[in-house]
Amino acid sequence: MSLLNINYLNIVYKVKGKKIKAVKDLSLNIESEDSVGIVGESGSGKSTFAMSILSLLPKEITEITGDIIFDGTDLLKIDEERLRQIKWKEIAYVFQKSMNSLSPVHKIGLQMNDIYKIHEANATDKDTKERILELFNLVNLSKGVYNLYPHELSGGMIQRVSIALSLLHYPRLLILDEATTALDVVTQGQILEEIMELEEKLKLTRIMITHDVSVVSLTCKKVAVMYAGYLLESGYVEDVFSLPKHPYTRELLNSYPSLTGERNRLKGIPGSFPDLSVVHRGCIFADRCKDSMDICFVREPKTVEISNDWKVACHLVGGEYNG
Ligand SMILES: Nc1ncnc2c1ncn2[C@@H]1O[C@H](COP(=O)(O)OP(=O)(O)OP(=O)(O)O)[C@@H](O)[C@H]1O
Repeated sequence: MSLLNINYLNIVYKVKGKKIKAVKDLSLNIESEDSVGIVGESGSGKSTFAMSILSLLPKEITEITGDIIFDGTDLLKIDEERLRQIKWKEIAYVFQKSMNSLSPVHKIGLQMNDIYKIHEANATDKDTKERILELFNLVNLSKGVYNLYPHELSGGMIQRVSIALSLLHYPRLLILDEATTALDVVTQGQILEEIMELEEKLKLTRIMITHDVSVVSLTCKKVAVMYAGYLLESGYVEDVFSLPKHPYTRELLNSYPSLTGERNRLKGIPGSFPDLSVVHRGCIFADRCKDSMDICFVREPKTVEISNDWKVACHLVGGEYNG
């Protein structure tokens, strides 16, 4: 069942007289209980896309068109009050630095208690504490954390608290935006394992924003590859990562250490990232693409579904250039 359906999403930042096209004609369907990794280089629009789902972008400077349909409701067309009901309760967002939003001078438990009561005003202190401790248990935090201040926690504990916080109201959709990126590899691995277990238990749907393809490969069912605002390839991880169709996906995978432990030399992608405030013709990746043809510089490729949910926007796999 489709939980989140995004159609022709366009997001423009208007700054200093320029229009930065951060997301361009993005369409993506996320099924209930999917785990979808959104990958791409820095500046590809991953966070802009994810933040638009909960209207977290600065309104004064953003222009958004398209549909973001969550369980039948277009999130771009609802009022503040309806959005407030959906935040935390239906959709929760964990940032890399989520804890920055917590006060340094109050204990973790007390702050979580207050956040819980925003949506559950009638909950007793006892019930609320029980719920918080139950979540601590799920994310492998000891009960003692309830009485600690944020500065008394390690980076891993802080992200565990953030995840516990995001689950307070049993949301259906969890968005993790580089939520484990700053952690050491061991702690990151542990937290990702915990998240996957939680997902099973709580029937969660997860969107995972990351620049790390290995994190997607290890923890997600599906992947969406973004470049300069465009969704270039999406589908099941086992398809896209074993036989990538888009030259950019291939470059992205090549630029990471082999997931199977083979020692490949790390390579950057030649060429430079496009200026998103300039109008482009043709495929956005054409300048850097080893396989580009004349048509790529002239016409924007259509997105083609090549098999079960596997979609690619590239002239090499679409229309008359079917290869
Ligand atoms: N508040 C903002 N004002 C103006 N431009 C912005 C703003 N936020 C993002 N951008 C621009 O939008 C584009 C997409 O940025 P975004 O942060 O969404 O990419 P990203 O893929 O999440 O990158 P990163 O991994 O570095 O966070 C970039 O060109 C960025 O400079």
